[in-house]
Amino acid sequence: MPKECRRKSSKDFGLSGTGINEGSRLERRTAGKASHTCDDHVEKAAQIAASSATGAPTVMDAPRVPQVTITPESGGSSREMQQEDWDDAVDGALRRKLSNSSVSSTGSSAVESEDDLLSDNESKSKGIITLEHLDTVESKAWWKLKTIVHWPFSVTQKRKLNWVQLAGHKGNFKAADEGNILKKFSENEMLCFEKLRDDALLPFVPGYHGTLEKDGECFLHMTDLLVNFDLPNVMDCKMGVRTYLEEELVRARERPKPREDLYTKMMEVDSEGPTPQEHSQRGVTKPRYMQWRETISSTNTLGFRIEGIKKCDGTCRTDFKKTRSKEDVIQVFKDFVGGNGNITKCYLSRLTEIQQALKTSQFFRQHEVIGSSLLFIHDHTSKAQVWIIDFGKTTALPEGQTLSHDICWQEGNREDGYLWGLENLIHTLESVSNEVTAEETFRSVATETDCCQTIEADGQ
Ligand SMILES: Nc1ncnc2c1ncn2[C@@H]1O[C@H](COP(=O)(O)OP(=O)(O)OP(=O)(O)O)[C@@H](O)[C@H]1O
Ligand SMILES: O=P(O)(O)O[C@@H]1[C@H](O)[C@H](O)[C@@H](OP(=O)(O)O)[C@H](OP(=O)(O)O)[C@H]1O
Repeated sequence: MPKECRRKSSKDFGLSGTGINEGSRLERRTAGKASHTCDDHVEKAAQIAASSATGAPTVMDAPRVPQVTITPESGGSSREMQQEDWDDAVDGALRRKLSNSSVSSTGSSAVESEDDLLSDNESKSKGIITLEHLDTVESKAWWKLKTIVHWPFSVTQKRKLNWVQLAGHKGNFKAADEGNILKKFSENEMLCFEKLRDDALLPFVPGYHGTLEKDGECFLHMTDLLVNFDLPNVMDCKMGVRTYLEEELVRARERPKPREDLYTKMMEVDSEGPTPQEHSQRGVTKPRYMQWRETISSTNTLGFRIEGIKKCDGTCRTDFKKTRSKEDVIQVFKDFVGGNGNITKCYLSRLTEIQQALKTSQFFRQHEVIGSSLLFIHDHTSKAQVWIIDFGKTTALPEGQTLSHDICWQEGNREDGYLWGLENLIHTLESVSNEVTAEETFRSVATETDCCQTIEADGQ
């Protein structure tokens, strides 16, 4: 089963009346048994916002965990929306007509453990993909929408958008109206975006335009960060020293579920990776695989790792699993910026801004940030930006608890090493900048020398 099947969607969201504070285990067990739609999610987010405004606790009492999702592998079929599918706008927000397609039959699987939900290699996205881009029919109405809307597009207006997805799994993204994309709904991520609305990190995360339902499937509607670039170069760096939640570790200990797909992925990289026991069972548990990934890459040693790169010439690489040493990472970055000192400096200054914002961010203090990436984008105009993306596994801490993000992780302290990783990332780019500047200086001196020699030669 592909990874997108682990994301909780409107189709299988087993929300009970007590809402967000309930344990994930219960949510998993009830997954798919109730008919909940985007409205429910949005309502919950509104409750959080309201409780925040009244000073009531805004974060969950218990640690939040990755959510389980059962969705169709295809990501849901689309149909042409009719005007009558729309409900009237009330106070600027649209009420959604209850759809008969809000619950998927695939959403009714009884899910006991995250490790039951296997993904496979084929489901992993590997770069440039074509998203269906749909222009709005009712663009005016569209822009008024703040929270939940019906799909306001006509199939007849389809056009293709070449887009790059450097990490994650196939089918997680769809094109939306111009300049925006849709990402499969996850509760964690929605809650994060809602909380980020009032946070110091807001300028560094993609614009979030609420949830959107299409054919009973729920999506997060956000800005496409690539839109203002001309043939962008893109790099995804996964941040932190740990890429799995403590909860996943506990669960794997309680109910170890060796996964053959992870064993196969491990074997593809290193046939000596699996232990004799893992070889004999032809299976590896998720945390064990994730820890192994962290060890062979720079996650453990530098607090970040390169996941993928797409260059403006159309080439795309996601084979960085063993890119581990500082020197190798510097080399990859240098190649990514094409030896361009200006772009490197732009990236450095943006990273420093992000670092400052993280240090003042209340959201950051109160969340364990796992699996989030920094997305680097630049083009030939020397425009260069860095964005914080992917909050699918970013989890609120219990009320009153905070993290420092730059101390060692020990099971139980939930530290993620994000700031330490960022510090190392900044050092990496500083090294790139120094090397690039030295090379530029060398080149200009060499050119001057050449000129002098030419002049001397001419003068003779
Ligand atoms: N707002 C955005 N604008 C442009 N590209 C994006 C945006 N969000 C994500 N991407 C692209 O999609 C890729 C995957 O994004 P993201 O990490 O959010 O997905 P995911 O499925 O949650 O990944 P994972 O499974 O690793 O957690 C990124 O590497 C990037 O290439
Ligand atoms: O990069 P790789 O080597 O392909 O390994 C995947 C990667 O670590 C993803 O981050 C992880 O998803 P999450 O971060 O969402 O846990 C996924 O788990 P999955 O197979 O359970 O989807 C792994 O298989």
